[in-house]
Amino acid sequence: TRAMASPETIKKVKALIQENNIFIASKTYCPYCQATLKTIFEDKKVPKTSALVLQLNQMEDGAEIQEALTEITGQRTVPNIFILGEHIGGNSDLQALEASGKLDALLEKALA
Ligand SMILES: N[C@@H](CCC(=O)N[C@@H](CS)C(=O)NCC(=O)O)C(=O)O
Repeated sequence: TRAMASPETIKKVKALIQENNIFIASKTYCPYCQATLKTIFEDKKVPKTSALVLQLNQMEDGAEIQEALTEITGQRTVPNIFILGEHIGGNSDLQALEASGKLDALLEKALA
């Protein structure tokens, strides 16, 4: 069973989302995460320094951060993506944004 995230962790995660125009919670072995990171950093050429990527499976408090993200967004899976503090969703949501032609403008705004 998963423990609830502590109020401190929820506060910390919300701050990270607000402080980073692009925030991605990821796991190194997750193919959907790899697709998202390829889109953002290779296809869209977002500078690595312009985004915060948390590899939850390599962090001591990764499971608790994932639980906090679930409580904040209702989404349990990774990648869990935010742009300009707005919850985008997972990789399929990111790719849908790209397919609809709306991702470029959003990223431009996030990098401005
Ligand atoms: N439709 C989702 C699929 C994401 C997904 O299934 N991620 C898996 C890892 S590859 C996951 O988060 N599983 C639960 C977990 O790792 O806790 C997306 O496009 O992002």
